[in-house]
Amino acid sequence: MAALLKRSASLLRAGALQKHGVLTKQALCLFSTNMRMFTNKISVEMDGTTGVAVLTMKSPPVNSLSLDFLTEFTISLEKLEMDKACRGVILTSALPRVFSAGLDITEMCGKSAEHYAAFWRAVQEFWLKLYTSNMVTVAAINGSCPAGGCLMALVCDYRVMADDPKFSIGLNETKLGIVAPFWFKDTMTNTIGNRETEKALQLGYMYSPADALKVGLVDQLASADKVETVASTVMSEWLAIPDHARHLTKSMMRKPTRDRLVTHRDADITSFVNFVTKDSIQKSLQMYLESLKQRKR
Ligand SMILES: CC/C=C\C/C=C\C/C=C\CCC/C=C/C(=O)SCCNC(=O)CCNC(=O)[C@H](O)C(C)(C)COP(=O)(O)OP(=O)(O)OC[C@H]1O[C@@H](n2cnc3c(N)ncnc32)[C@H](O)[C@@H]1OP(=O)(O)O
Repeated sequence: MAALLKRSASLLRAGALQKHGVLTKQALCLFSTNMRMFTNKISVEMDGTTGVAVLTMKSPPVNSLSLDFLTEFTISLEKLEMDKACRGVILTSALPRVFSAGLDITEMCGKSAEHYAAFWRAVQEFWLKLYTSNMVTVAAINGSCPAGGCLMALVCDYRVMADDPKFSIGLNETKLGIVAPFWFKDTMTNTIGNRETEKALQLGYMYSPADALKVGLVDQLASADKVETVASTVMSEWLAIPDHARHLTKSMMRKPTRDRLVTHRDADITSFVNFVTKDSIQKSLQMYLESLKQRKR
């Protein structure tokens, strides 16, 4: 600690950590310590020197986004958001081969309407918090990433994906007999454009890493063992920009999409509940879950 304070003091004297006579957030980071947070499904490690947190999903077998997972994720993100020392977060997975399998299908099967409404509100909250985060968000996609997993990556500021043809990424909802809601669609359109999204969504297309790079669904590929290192390098480039200017720009870009969901939030929940409670949709989801289980046999 003494060494850290000494280093900060000498940097301050040299003016390296001041802008217009005001301490930068970077300077304040030097005074903060490393921080670790663990929940059942998520671990967060914050490096007080760089101001970068790594949020690792660790919910076997596939990091599916259950109600519990979404709640833990959103709380962890809120804590980082409130920590003035934290300027960026890298999302990654502790599981081999899977980043996230998307929404937990068991949350959408055989439950009450009240449960579906609570689940969908949690999905919306998760999207809103991540989409509007003040922090720089980088997805280090070290495995497959269908549907809600892809959505999570898409709301980040930058995506680095493992260059392994066994992995794939996309919004595959139609393949389950369900429909990506308008804000999933908006998020994808904002990233890869209208025509590519129209094809991708109708076909429930899962892109290989190389194809995902080609259409701009991910920003960069890296060998599987380097994904997090590359994500850290990208993060430092983004953190070289003054926070307030970067963040105001991000808000300006994202506000219309965010506002659309906020305005229609309750209607969107009603629409989800009406949709998912249909017998035909329940049947499709049950069959899909069963097919996942059968694949192993
Ligand atoms: C006009 C509009 C009108 C209305 C619209 C209104 C509202 C919209 C309505 C609905 C919108 C819903 C949006 C949904 C979004 C989603 O995210 S749905 C989830 C989609 N996810 C998937 O399709 C992924 C399926 N999984 C896989 O492909 C693979 O599991 C994997 C590639 C991720 C990993 O492969 P493996 O490592 O080989 O693992 P296994 O396949 O053996 O799986 C292990 C284990 O996990 C279970 N599982 C897998 N995925 C899920 C999941 N998403 N949810 C729950 N459980 C999952 C799988 O069954 C295995 O279970 P066991 O056999 O071990 O019991």
